[in-house]
Amino acid sequence: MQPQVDSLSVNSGSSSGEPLLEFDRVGLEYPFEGKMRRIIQEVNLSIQPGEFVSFVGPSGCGKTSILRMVSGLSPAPIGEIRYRGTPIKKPLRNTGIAFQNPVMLPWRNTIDNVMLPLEIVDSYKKNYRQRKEEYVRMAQDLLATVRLQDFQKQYPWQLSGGMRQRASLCRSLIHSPEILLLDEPFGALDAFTREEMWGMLQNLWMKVKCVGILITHDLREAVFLSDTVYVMGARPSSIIYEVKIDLPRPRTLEMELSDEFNHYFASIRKHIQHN
Ligand SMILES: Nc1ncnc2c1ncn2[C@@H]1O[C@H](COP(=O)(O)OP(=O)(O)OP(=O)(O)O)[C@@H](O)[C@H]1O
Repeated sequence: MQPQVDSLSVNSGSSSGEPLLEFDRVGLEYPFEGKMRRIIQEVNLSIQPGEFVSFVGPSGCGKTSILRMVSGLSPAPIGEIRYRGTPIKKPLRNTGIAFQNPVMLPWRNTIDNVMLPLEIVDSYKKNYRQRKEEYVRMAQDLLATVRLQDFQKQYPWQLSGGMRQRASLCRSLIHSPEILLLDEPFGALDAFTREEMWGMLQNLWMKVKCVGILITHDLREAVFLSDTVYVMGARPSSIIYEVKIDLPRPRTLEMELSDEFNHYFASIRKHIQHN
């Protein structure tokens, strides 16, 4: 099935050139009560370098599974997802991941938690000792972007849930990944903190200039952050609606009150189905 595309809008991201990711007839099924059950019927789309996209849709339609397939942790069993033209068959190296409940190492303070990937990712690890001062400055810069510059030495238990999530976003971006995977990262936060986080995530993403792929149930969050929002239908799902969000960046919370923003929200809301 071809998704309905909102043709009134123009993508603010670059839509020409080589895509970073291509979904080519991607399907998914899992065993269920002795038979295979189709979860995703077929998804076809491409994501440009630096684009921020969101997937929304009913519970169980396969949104988190999409992230797992892109990460390479569970490669697409039907069809393929290509990264720079090559099918993803094993875990991609240059990704950053943030989940709803950030896991920080309790024995490390905030800045040491943020710097953790630099001790693990090969290209940073090999120069860790020589370049440590530079790495510290990189971490401090990211922490300042999310207003945690005064909390570098605090331990995770000394931070609020929102602060831990901010630190975790910095950690997922410190190694300059090409792809940032976000699975309901703000799902556990209260509404005000959530909205504050949108702006901070936007600032981080604009700094790192990576592809962002967000899974969310919050349609306003999807509009605020995305260049493109994909709406998945009920199981077995496909993309039933796609909309380019043509709001200028950086976006502000005031924009949420605009007619344009509400038009996007309403057009997406109208297409949400139930499983
Ligand atoms: N490893 C698995 N084995 C069997 N079924 C699975 C497995 N992982 C996911 N599923 C099923 O696949 C479907 C899609 O799961 P997924 O977590 O991707 O959905 P989702 O859209 O992210 O849901 P939600 O919005 O509730 O988080 C669900 O019905 C789930 O039960």
